[in-house]
Amino acid sequence: MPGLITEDGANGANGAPYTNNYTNGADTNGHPSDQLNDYVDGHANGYSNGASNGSTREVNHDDWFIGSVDQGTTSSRFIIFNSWADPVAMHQIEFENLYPQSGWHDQAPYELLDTVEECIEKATEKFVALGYLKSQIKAVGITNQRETTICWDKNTGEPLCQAVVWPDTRTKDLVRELKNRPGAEKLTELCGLPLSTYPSSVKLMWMIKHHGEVSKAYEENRLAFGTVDSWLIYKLNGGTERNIHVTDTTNASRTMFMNLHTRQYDDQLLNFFEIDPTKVALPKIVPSSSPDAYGSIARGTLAGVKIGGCLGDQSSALVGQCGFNAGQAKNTYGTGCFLLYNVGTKPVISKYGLLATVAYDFGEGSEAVYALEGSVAVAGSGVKFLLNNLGFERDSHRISALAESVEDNGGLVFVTAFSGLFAPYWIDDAKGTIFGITQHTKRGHIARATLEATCFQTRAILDAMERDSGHKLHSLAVDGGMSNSDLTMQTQADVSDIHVARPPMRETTALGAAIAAGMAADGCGWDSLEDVAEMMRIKDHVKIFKPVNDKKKVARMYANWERAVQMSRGWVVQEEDDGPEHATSIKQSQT
Ligand SMILES: Nc1ncnc2c1ncn2[C@@H]1O[C@H](COP(=O)(O)OP(=O)(O)O)[C@@H](O)[C@H]1O
Ligand SMILES: O=P(O)(O)OC[C@H](O)CO
Repeated sequence: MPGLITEDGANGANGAPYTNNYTNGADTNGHPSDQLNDYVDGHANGYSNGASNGSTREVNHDDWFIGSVDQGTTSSRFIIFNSWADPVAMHQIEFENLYPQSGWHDQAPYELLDTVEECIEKATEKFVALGYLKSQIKAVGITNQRETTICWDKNTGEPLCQAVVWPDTRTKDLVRELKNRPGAEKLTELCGLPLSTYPSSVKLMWMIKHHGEVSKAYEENRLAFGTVDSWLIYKLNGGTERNIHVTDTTNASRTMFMNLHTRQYDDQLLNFFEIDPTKVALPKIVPSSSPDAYGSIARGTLAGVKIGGCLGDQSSALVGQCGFNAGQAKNTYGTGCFLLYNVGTKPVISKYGLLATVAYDFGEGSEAVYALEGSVAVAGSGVKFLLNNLGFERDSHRISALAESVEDNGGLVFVTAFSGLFAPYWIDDAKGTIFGITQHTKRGHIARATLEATCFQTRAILDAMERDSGHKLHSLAVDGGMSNSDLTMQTQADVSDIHVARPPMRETTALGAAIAAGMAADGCGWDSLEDVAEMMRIKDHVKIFKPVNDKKKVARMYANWERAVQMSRGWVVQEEDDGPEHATSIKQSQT
């Protein structure tokens, strides 16, 4: 068969490593996607795409592959992995995030689906162009931004309003009211999450109360609720035709409707949030890897291919990093930043502001594994804010270069509390605040302070994790778009006094879902997590960032950060934001 896959990249045919795999990656403002640059960087860092080191490989039609949909907050992508967990073809599309009012964050449900379907088509075309056969793709996995809430009509399969995205804070007054209700104090023990604007429960409750079409569908028993995984799986299966309405345990653990111990919906939780399950169809909770629960792709180039696995994106990254043992942790720097620490097969309820969540649950024959999680609402979205709102630069990687153009933060601290502050602070009355501006302040200082904000929050999470678990982490596996910034990773190592380990292949989120799907598919060698871990052990080229900074300087910087956090409290007052209380309609976003 035609074509050789070279170690230089996926693309021996034109000799341009990876670039052909990223041809359409365009930012919303028309610039080449960051990921194009990121991936080429990753390659230059020593990542090799082949099955073994230093050789060329012939296309072999006995090889098997797994596809993975990664539907993130900033972009959708589809990556096809070979049996060595190396990506061989990929397509990524950035889509529009909508901010119709201060504190509101919407996405169009069909844009999420359409970009996913287009990525599947284009990546598969690239795969076939390399000489492979579509039939070599044995299964597809799904991973997704979590908590984002979608309502649709179960009779028609049509969305009823825009998706309310996870960092949205329109529910803050509702949350304040709920905190005073009897039973509020028991919620975290039951479901692992603190009551805040973050989970799906308050988003759904708000949509039922304030969006006419959702309320009407609820009263008429036509309402279907889902997070992004459920919406995509339902639609990829053809919607009402097969009516596959499911979610995996990891995604369900982010709704506040699921009991963390039984991993099923809990009436106490549903009652607390006034959700009557006879009026709204909730997705069935199924294991993250399953040969039959997720159906198959109904149309398009991969019609008939089984969907074998599904994981919320942060769980997926933990699996992709092979964090299978209690005590292992990973931190993913995407739109937000999420540190997951594997605590084993019993959930640990945090006393210090972290979340308890399902790490992964591979169903029959294996126990569910839990994690402590530290969630930071703003990471890469702070970088995007500098690009899109302040016009600092054109591409994310340039923000890192801009930050490097100054020696330090020049006395600036940027509390990037665009959605209040999440873990471990849970401050809902803060908004983004920059302290320390003088005539000396340059754009470089603001860029640097933006990157540092994520590192400081990660440090606060690591401190909380140490207190909850009694163990100090010495090494942190990282991934996600913002982990491409060497400056950020070095700052993280310095600020947290920890070794930061960055793998050359940073598509670990997509890889996790591919592993879940591969384990459910016939004819694949990934039969167990041990097999996968063994295969990954032989890979190398992890880049380690070691702490080098002067400890006194770090202590001063961190003390300033903590002072700034305290000073950012209380900006939001109840009467503020008395804007119109209705979710954005689909029509509004189409005009
Ligand atoms: N070199 C870089 N320096 C800083 N931020 C970056 C860099 N490359 C990408 N990012 C940021 O990473 C985010 C995208 O990361 P990704 O993991 O794809 O996110 P998501 O899964 O949330 O869609 C964007 O917000 C982007 O601004
Ligand atoms: O889009 P990401 O990668 O920042 O992930 C979003 C999280 O799943 C939200 O909980």
